[in-house]
Amino acid sequence: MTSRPEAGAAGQDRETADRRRLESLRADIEAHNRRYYVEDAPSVSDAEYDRLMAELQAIEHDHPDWVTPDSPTQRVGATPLDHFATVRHAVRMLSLSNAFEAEDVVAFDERVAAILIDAGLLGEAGRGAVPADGAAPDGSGPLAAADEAAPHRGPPNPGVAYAAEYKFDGLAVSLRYEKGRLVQAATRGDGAQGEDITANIRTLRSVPLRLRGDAPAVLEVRGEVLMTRADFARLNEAQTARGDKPFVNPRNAAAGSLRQLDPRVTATRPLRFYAYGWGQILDAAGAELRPRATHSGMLEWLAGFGFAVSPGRMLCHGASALLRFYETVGASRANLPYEIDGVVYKVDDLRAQDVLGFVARAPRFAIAHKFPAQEETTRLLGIDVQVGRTGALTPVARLQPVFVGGVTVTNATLHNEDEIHRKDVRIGDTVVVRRAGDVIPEVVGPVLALRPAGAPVFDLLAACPVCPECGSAVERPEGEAVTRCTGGLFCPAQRKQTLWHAASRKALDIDGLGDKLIEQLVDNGKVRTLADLYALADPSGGGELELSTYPRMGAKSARNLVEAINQRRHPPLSRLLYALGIRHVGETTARDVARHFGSIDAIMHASEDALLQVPDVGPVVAASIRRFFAEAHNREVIDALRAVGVEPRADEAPAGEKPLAGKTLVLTGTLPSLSRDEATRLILAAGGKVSGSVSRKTAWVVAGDEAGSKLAKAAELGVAVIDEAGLKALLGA
Ligand SMILES: NC(=O)c1ccc[n+]([C@@H]2O[C@H](COP(=O)([O-])OP(=O)(O)OC[C@H]3O[C@@H](n4cnc5c(N)ncnc54)[C@H](O)[C@@H]3O)[C@@H](O)[C@H]2O)c1
Ligand SMILES: [Zn+2]
Repeated sequence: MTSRPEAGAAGQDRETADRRRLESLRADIEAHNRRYYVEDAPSVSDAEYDRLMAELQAIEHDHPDWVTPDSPTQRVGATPLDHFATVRHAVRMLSLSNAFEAEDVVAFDERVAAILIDAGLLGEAGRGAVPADGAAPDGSGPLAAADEAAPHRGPPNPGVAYAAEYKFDGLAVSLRYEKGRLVQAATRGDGAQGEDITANIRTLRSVPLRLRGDAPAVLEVRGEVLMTRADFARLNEAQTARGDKPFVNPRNAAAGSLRQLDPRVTATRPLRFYAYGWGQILDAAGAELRPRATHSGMLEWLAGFGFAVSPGRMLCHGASALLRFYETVGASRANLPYEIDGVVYKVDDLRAQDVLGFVARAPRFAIAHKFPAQEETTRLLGIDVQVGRTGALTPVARLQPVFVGGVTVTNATLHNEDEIHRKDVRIGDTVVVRRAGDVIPEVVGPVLALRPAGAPVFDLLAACPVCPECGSAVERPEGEAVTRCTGGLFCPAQRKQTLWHAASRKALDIDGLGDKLIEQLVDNGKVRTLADLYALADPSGGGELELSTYPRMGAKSARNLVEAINQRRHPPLSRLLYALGIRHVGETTARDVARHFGSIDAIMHASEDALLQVPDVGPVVAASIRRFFAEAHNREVIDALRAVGVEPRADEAPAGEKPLAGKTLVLTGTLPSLSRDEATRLILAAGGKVSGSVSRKTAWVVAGDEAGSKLAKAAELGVAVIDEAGLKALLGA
C-alpha cells in the first residue's frame, strides 16, 4: 500500500485489477462456503480458505466503499439447503475474527483496552499491560483459581480479563430449551437462519433432553458438536469394512453425521456436544435474563444444568497471558482427544462485551487465535514405489512441495496398495496432505471435485521397480496387504537381508560373516548373491587376501571366514533350502520338503500339488515355494551356486531306519547337559518330531529341571515322562 498513486493511469489500472480480484475472490469464497457448510465436501484446505479470506479483507480494507452487505467478509456461513426445515435464530449466531500471529493478538488486546478505558470499564494501567519478559505475573491461572494471585506471582496484571478457551474443530449448533425441555436444535446456517436438526440432536447422549435444576423459561445454549479422534478412527474403520468411503477428518465426519436426513443414522454416530455460549435467555414473564456477570461465570452456570462445557479454560489478563495460553495449549494439542484448530479469547466481563459490540459477522469482544495448519491441499505428482529389505513394496506419494505442519513436505506415505484404493487417490489428483506434530506426513484423500478427467486407477506394478537390475515379478499373496518382489535371491533391495539370513546359524551357519562385513561386501559390489560369496572364498581367487584388507579383519579372520564358507559347499539340502529365505519356509518346513524331494532340482520343479504331498505343507507354503522358483532370477542364482561348486547333500536317510521314527516328543524344563536346540536336533536326526504341546499323540515328555505345566498334562493324559538319560537311551537304542 506504500506509494500507491492516488490518481493517474497506473492508479486506475491498479484499481481495475483490485476490483477484478475482489469479484473473483468473492465468487470463489462463496463456492467454498457452499461446499464446506452445505455439502460437507470442501475442495481446499482451511488454510487456503483463510488465505483467500485474508486477501479479500485486505482489498476491502483499502476500498471501504466496495464493501457490500453480501460480501463473504460480512456474512456467516452459507444459506442452508431446503432439505431441512428452516429455523430463524432468536439471537444471531456469529463467527469469530481470526488472529494468526502474536501481533494480531497484541493489536486485539490494545483495541479492546482502549475502548474499555474510554468507557470507564478499565483503569489506565490496563493499556498494553504486558509484563516484562520472564516476569512472574503472567496474569493467567486455571479458572478455579481465577483471580487469586498465587503467592509466587507478583500483583495481578491489571490488563483486560479474558476467558481463554479451546477452539473446537466441529460445527456450531444452538439448542433451545423451554421450561427446561429441549424443543429445538439448529445449525448456524447463515447466522440468521439455520437448519432444524432437532431429531438428530436428540440422539446425542451429551445433550440433556431435560435440564437439571431450576431452568429459566427459555434458554438457548450454543456450542460445538464434534467427534473425538478415537471415535473418528473407529467410524472410518467401520465405513471401510462396509465398503463405504471414509471421512476425511473428524470435523467433516461430525458435520456429515449431524446433517443426516435420517436421525437413525445420526444415532449410530459418536457425536459430542460442548457448550461455549448462549443465545436467548428469558424468564417466565418474557424478560431477558443475565444470571451471571462474566462469560466464565455463565459457562459455570450452564454446567450446572448438565452441559459439558469446554475443558481447558483459563482466565488470562492481558496479551502476554493469552500468548502463553496459546503456547501451552498448542504444545499439548496432539494429546487432546479431539481436534482443535486454535484457541478463542473472549472478554470475560459481559458489560464490557456489550460496550465492545459487534462488527459485520463477528463480535468485537472475542477473537480466534488459530494454530498453524496441519492440513494442506497439493497435487499428487506421482506414486513412487520403494522396495524394503524383505521385498515389500511401499508406495510413496510424490507431491508438489507444500508447507504444512511447519515443514515443506514433498513425499508422504501411502502405506500399501489397499490404502491407495480405499482412499481412491490417483496421480494428478489434488490431495489433502496432513502432518500433525511429529507424525510422518500422510495423504488423507483426494479432492474429488478437482480430479482431472480420465485419471487412471493406480496399479502397483507388475515388476520390481529396483532400477535397472531387478525387474523380478511382484506378487501379492491372497489375504495379504503387502505386495512383494519375488526375486528374493537376486533383488538388490533384499541383498543384505538375504545374505545375513543365509549365513545365520540355523541356515548355512557361516562363522565370521557379520552384518558389518555383509554391508561392506554388498556396498562395494563384491557380493551380489549367495553364489558370489562362495566365489569369493574360492581358493584359486584372491578373495582371502582381499578380505584381509577390510576394516577389523586381518589375515587370520580372513582365513577363518574363507574356511568357514568352504566348509559349507555341501550343506544338507534342508539347510540350503532354509537359507534361501523363501517366505513361510522355516526350518521345519525346509526339512520336511528336503526329505520328501531329496534334491534341489526336484524341489525347483515340483508343482503345487506335488508340494502339497509333503506332510504339514499347506497351500500357503506350497504357493510360496512355487512363486519363489517361478522367478527366473532366483533360478539363475541356484544355477550360479552350482557353477561355483555348491552341491547340497541329501539330509539323513529317510525315516524308518530311525529309532524315533514316527514318534513325537515334547521337551520341557532345563536338561542337565543338552540345550533345547541340541536335544531337538538329536531327536530330529533320529527321525522323531518335537512338538510344543502335550497331546494323546505324544510318545514321551522329556523333562528337565523346572518342568512346568506340561508334566501335569502328561500325567493327566497318561503320557510317559523321561529325563535326559532316558532320552539318550532312546537315541542310542
Ligand atoms: N475449506 C473450506 O473450503 C472452508 C470453507 C469455509 C470455511 N472453512 C473454515 O471455517 C472457518 C470459517 O468458519 P466460521 O465462520 O465457522 O469461523 P470459525 O470456525 O473460524 O470460527 C467460528 C466458529 O468457531 C467455533 N468455535 C469452536 N470453539 C469455540 C469457542 N470456544 N467459542 C466460540 N466459538 C467456537 C464455532 O463453531 C463458531 O461458529 C475458516 O477459517 C476455515 O477454517 C473452510
Ligand atoms: Zn526386486
